[in-house]
Amino acid sequence: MSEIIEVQGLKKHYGPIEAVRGIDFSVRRGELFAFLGQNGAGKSTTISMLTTQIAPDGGRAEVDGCLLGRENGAIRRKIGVVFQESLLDGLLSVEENLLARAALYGLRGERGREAARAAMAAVGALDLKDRRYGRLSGGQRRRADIARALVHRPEILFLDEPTTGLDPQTRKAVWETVRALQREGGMTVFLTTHYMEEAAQADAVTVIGDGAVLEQGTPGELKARYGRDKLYLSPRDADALEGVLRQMGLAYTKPRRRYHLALGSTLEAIPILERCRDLLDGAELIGGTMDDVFLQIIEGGERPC
Ligand SMILES: Nc1ncnc2c1ncn2[C@@H]1O[C@H](COP(=O)(O)OP(=O)(O)OP(=O)(O)O)[C@@H](O)[C@H]1O
Repeated sequence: MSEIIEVQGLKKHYGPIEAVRGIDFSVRRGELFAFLGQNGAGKSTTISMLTTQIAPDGGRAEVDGCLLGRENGAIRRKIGVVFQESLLDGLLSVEENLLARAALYGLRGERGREAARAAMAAVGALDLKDRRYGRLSGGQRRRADIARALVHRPEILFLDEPTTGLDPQTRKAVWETVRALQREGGMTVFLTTHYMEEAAQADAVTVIGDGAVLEQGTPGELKARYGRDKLYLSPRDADALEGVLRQMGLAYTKPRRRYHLALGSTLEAIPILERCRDLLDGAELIGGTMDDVFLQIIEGGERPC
């Protein structure tokens, strides 16, 4: 896979606030790229720069071979953007909204109708064609928003928190639509999300904090670097168990009845369970999650197990 977005030293400040402090990262063609960070980390500012909404103060970025700042018109034709707030007209039908959008790209008449139809089909929203946008549910609106971004068949789809505010079932449906666009449609998807179970499905993750890149890698690499599996032990003989854990040099916490141990890998549980077998009523092994990984990266340290 070749690189479709390359960012070097990109910067932006708003008065005294350094929103983005010279970040470097790249996105490969066809991948699902998750751009993560706490509120205020600089994600939307970065997206606004890459999508040509605001000009950077420094650095360099190329989007599908086009240089940001010099070839912004070409970049805009290659990208589709779904913002946190919708841009569709609530009084128009979904199709009318998409036709207006298509016309901006010179797609009029039958070509415009075909572009609108293809975009609605791609997000499973053909049944919403004649519905007034302002009367749609949250999940239906999100589909229409994504369809708007797809009308001109972009190479890259930028999604700024596409599933925020949706109920779990609708969130799952919208998420599956995004996955299908990437997997089956071959589209590059650049995504910000606060849902770590979504980030865990990405091909690549970049985490930023306070305008700087904190970590980069695949979800698997980040889990290996930061993830901590957890072993919970329910004691049959608490005193004896504590004695063995101390003998083995294992740190633990005991928030309630169970002993909590942080493990570097799942396999580390085996000798512990073998040694403690007769002292236990039960045990539970929990794999590290992207939530843990994310918290460790942004907190910059160990989390208690
Ligand atoms: N137009 C603006 N004027 C002044 N400050 C701004 C502006 N836009 C963003 N900021 C500030 O820049 C910093 C980065 O904001 P940004 O919106 O890029 O963060 P974010 O990671 O997208 O946050 P969220 O997850 O809440 O959307 C914050 O401190 C924010 O208050």
